[in-house]
Amino acid sequence: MQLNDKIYIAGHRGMVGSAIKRRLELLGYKNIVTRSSGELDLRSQAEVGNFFALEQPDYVFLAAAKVGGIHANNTYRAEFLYENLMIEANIIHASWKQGVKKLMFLGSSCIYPKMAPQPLQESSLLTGPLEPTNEPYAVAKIAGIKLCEAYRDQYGCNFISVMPTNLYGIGDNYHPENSHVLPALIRRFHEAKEAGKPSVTVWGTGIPRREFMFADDLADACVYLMLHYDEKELVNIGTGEDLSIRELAETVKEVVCYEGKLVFDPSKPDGTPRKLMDVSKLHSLGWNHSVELKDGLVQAYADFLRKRHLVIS
Ligand SMILES: NC(=O)C1=CN([C@@H]2O[C@H](COP(=O)(O)OP(=O)(O)OC[C@H]3O[C@@H](n4cnc5c(N)ncnc54)[C@H](OP(=O)(O)O)[C@@H]3O)[C@@H](O)[C@H]2O)C=CC1
Ligand SMILES: C[C@H]1O[C@H](OP(=O)(O)OP(=O)(O)OC[C@H]2O[C@@H](n3cnc4c(=O)[nH]c(N)nc43)[C@H](O)[C@@H]2O)[C@@H](O)[C@@H](O)C1=O
Repeated sequence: MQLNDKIYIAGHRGMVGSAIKRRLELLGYKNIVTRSSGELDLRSQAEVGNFFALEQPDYVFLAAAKVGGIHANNTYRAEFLYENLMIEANIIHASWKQGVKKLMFLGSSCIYPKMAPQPLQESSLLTGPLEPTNEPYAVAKIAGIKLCEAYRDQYGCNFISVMPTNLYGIGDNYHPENSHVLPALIRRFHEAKEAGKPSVTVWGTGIPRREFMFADDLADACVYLMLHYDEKELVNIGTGEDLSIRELAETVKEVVCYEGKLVFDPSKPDGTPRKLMDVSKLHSLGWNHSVELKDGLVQAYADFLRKRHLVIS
């Protein structure tokens, strides 16, 4: 990937896409193509086909998707399956048709079976039943992986798939119900502190374990793999470190300086008991994360404070 090559970032206004754009710009890439969902609806095969024929990008980062936390995944099951299938199929097919040199597809750790051995190895794909709350999203993401593999097998396309762990960072979604746990807790603790509330409710039992990666670290890994990895097999992207939701809540509470209590609501779903990535392949390829959770949380909270008039509606 040369500095003047044309690079299309699908989803450049999202948390991950914007981090990839920042990283590429920092490295000196000068020919980045973007479209918002208002300008180009990636669910439309015709619009995507016309866009690729017009722009003819050399490289594609596929970071556009319908994204959300456990509640959104479980509630908007049809949209999570349909929209993600359409977005991936349209972009991957158009990339083949227009001769894109290389494409990176972003999946998710939720593609692995609910009870797969921990840490999650790339070889666990399709070895057992999925977590029911995010099965539609996971099925769409698995279809994306299989599309990349099929276009590679049949047409020799250099399409690679990476599986990020749970992410957080600059430009996260702070919706009270539809967001992921980490931004949800930043907002809830902050609002409880402002309102002087004596307790904050955390969904589920607090027992599930999750791994969290700062989105700018993920972006660095994506650009690194775009430059250095050309194989068919997936690559997990994570830190290799996890903690319980209770421990996460205690850490967010400390960063936000909230002094009340935690209350758990077991009527809300826990989801997968544990999602810890095996990152030995990523490490063997020469990449390691650099932002630790506490430091990333401080940056994320600062970003929330800067933008809260925009994110809180
Ligand atoms: N966040 C996380 O914890 C994780 C995310 N991932 C994956 O990383 C990728 C990016 O996620 P993230 O940045 O968090 O998500 P965001 O919701 O922040 O961003 C998603 C982007 O996709 C774009 N998009 C959605 N639907 C359409 C559409 N129909 N047409 C055009 N653009 C569309 C949006 O564009 P616009 O802003 O213009 O509307 C938005 O900028 C996804 O593939 C996700 O599955 C993987 C693991 C964990
Ligand atoms: C990235 C990943 O994101 C989703 O899966 P998930 O890992 O379960 O993500 P989550 O962040 O929403 O929850 C993590 C844990 O945290 C608990 N939890 C506590 N309190 C809140 C809370 O206030 N909000 C949320 N969302 N969860 C909470 C919650 O009950 C659960 O035990 C997938 O659907 C899938 O889309 C996917 O790929």
